[in-house]
Amino acid sequence: TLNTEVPSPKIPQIMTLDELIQELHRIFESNSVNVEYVRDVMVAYKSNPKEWKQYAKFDRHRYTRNLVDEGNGKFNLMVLAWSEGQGSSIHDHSNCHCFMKQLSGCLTEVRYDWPSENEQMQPIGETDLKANEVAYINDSLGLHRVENRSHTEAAVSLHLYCPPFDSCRMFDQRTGHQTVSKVTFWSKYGEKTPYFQNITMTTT
Ligand SMILES: O=C(O)CCSS
Ligand SMILES: [Fe+2]
Repeated sequence: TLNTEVPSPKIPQIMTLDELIQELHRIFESNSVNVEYVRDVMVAYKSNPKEWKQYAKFDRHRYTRNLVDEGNGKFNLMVLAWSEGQGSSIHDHSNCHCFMKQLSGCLTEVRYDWPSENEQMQPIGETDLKANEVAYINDSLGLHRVENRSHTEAAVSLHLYCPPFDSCRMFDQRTGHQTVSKVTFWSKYGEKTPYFQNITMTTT
């Protein structure tokens, strides 16, 4: 469980992506993890494109999810690549914690409350993520969609999900209707995943 009892040791200042991953592995060795400390560590990593560009694969049709590290099964760390105008649907986070860090470009996060049946979903707030900032969400805080509204600049973000999940709920903004959909990886550890692994399951 992630809670605040665990003391926050001093944050390492200069960190490479590999050092961030090592620190996350260390943090998640224990069963109780301090959400604020995880967020501070994610903020402390200063984005260096040389370290993550191998994961930032862009697809004409939709944003891509690229697995960086499986966190000993405790978390998934992934790089998401958003071409201009690409965005996610409104979705939840399967009772997991979600940390999203802006590595390059600018993403807008639009938040929504959980809808009641057959109701148009209204945004309850939106935030532009600036370089190196980290947004945090979990289902008790609501739902969100994330989009790259720029017409001129692609965006790249670093996502930490703990525990890892392979499906989530997606919501139709007009009706509040939800479907469960598997989430897939466009690449893993810098290698494109074979096509057959990318056939997303039909929504149930
Ligand atoms: O993991 C996803 O595809 C949602 C990105 S916004 S947290
Ligand atoms: Fe999300």
